[in-house]
Amino acid sequence: MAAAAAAASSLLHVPAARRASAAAARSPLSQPPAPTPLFIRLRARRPHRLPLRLRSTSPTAASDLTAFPPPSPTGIFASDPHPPIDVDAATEAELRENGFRSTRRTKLVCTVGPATSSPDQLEALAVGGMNVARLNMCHGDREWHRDAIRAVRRLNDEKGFAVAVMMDTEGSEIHMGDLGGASSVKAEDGEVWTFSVRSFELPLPERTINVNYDGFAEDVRVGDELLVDGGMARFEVIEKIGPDVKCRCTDPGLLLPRANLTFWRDGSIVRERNAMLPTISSKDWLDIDFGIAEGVDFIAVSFVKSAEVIKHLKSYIAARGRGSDLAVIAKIESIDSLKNLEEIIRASDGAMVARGDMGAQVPLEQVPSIQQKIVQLCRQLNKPVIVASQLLESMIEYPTPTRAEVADVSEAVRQRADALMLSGESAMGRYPDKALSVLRSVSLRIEKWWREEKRHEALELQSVSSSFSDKISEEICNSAAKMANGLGVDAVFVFTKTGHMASLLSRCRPDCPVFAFTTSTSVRRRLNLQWGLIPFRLSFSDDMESNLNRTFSLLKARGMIQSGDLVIALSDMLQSIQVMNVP
Ligand SMILES: Nc1ncnc2c1ncn2[C@@H]1O[C@H](COP(=O)(O)OP(=O)(O)O)[C@@H](O)[C@H]1O
Ligand SMILES: C=C(OP(=O)(O)O)C(=O)O
Ligand SMILES: [K+]
Ligand SMILES: [Mg+2]
Repeated sequence: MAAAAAAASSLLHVPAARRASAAAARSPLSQPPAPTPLFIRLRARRPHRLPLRLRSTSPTAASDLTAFPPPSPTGIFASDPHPPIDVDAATEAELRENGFRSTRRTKLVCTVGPATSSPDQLEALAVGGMNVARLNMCHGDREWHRDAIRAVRRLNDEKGFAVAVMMDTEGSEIHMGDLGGASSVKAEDGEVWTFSVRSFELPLPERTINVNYDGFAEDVRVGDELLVDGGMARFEVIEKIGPDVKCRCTDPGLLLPRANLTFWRDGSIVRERNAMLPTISSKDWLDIDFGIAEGVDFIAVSFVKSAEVIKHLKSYIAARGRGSDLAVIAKIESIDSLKNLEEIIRASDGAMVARGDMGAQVPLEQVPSIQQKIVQLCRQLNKPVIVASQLLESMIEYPTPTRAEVADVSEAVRQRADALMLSGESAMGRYPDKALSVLRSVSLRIEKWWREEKRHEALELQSVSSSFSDKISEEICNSAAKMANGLGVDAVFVFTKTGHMASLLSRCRPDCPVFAFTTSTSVRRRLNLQWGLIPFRLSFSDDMESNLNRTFSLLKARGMIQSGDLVIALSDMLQSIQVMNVP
């Protein structure tokens, strides 16, 4: 089946002798690179590009939400424990499927939950284009998460995927308990419910909800409004009896386990002592230790209020030796995070527009403009950004999205967010694979439309570099992206040890994909979150000519490029832009 082919494909091995002779025969350059610090070599210029030679799908197939087939990785060679080049099996299949100029640029994050935690279900998501698997520490215990993380790792090791793992902290906002095991309970209009900080024996007394925050009964007042999940159900506080708060249901709705609770007074959200709760709770610190030990790639911090907490977490991670390969993502979902937005994003390695809780804290009609602002700011500051929550909410239950949901996904793609995220759709929905395939096909279609119409908004990018050498890298990337668009090249190749040059290129959102070659598997997984990057693991030297020749022959052997393709090549090691036809 597809999985076996994927494994074979990702482990393709070109014998060393053949590699060497192929490289020698095709070597476009026998001179060592010029020693000047900055130069541009225009190697060959093709006057006009023909449409791509890899098999490409018809536009109608790509726009058909349900008919678009999952990529079927096609591999050939037997396994090798140390393959010379690694690329994610699903990414490679998508490159073949769409042709590489039209391959998907927007990355996809899937929350793994009960509907998707088995090895087969995870594999189906990976084949379907999941770039990052998210684990929400609000739910499930550590054993459960450990099994899920290890299953993703096994999938990567055995089947040639490069799915990154993101751990999302619970945070210390107020939420309900887990309803004594019930999957949901219905609150009807006028019913009186008890919200209590007491712990109860199971089964829970009728119409009783446990609340996780000890100060709850003291903080709320009679007359306050209590919103479950930002308004999925609504109550009015009518009486306080010690630790118990009696509330009358004013908007009936379904209560889900661990649903978020906010309380409102005179039309504003109440920030009392609950505002003093730490962003990272003691349980979160234990989860973070667990995530570090399990080797997760990203930690997403819920309800960030200030840059300090991000800096603190980053130094904690660095002290544990994971500073360079564990990225911290700030979830922007509270009023406090909006007040300190730029500072928070500067301190983080990326951000998430967490629209679920954000929509419970700011008026809903403000969420779209806040989303656009965060997406643009992240691009300015060169940080990857994820748009999250309710993108395809109806697909938790139905096999096809609403037209409004498709428009919402399109808007996030049009804004050129790095990544889109599924939550309940993939964690506990009935159609996780279909939801993922909708994200994939809508991304492809909208990206293509915007390229064809040349409608991308020109975003004037300000300098983000502090040192002079970083500034040179940044200018090189800006120029390379501009040249790539002007010359209509097929791809930009970047050889990058830390991934930084690759992200500077991604930031420019060029018309062609960026093939990012890096020596480390963890950098490769992290680049999976960034717009337009196709990360490869490859060991390379400081000699660009030999790197290029070797890369060309490996990719040609794999059928991923052809003689005559026009590429621009850059590297961390050499401050140059080379434009060349693949020999
Ligand atoms: N690890 C898990 N174990 C059990 N259920 C989960 C898990 N992860 C997610 N879910 C379910 O999927 C729903 C949607 O996920 P998500 O949006 O991440 O959480 P939340 O609803 O708490 O914001 C959750 O409400 C929960 O019902
Ligand atoms: C992504 C979000 O966070 P969580 O699902 O953890 O509440 C959100 O609130 O949109
Ligand atoms: K969370
Ligand atoms: Mg949230």
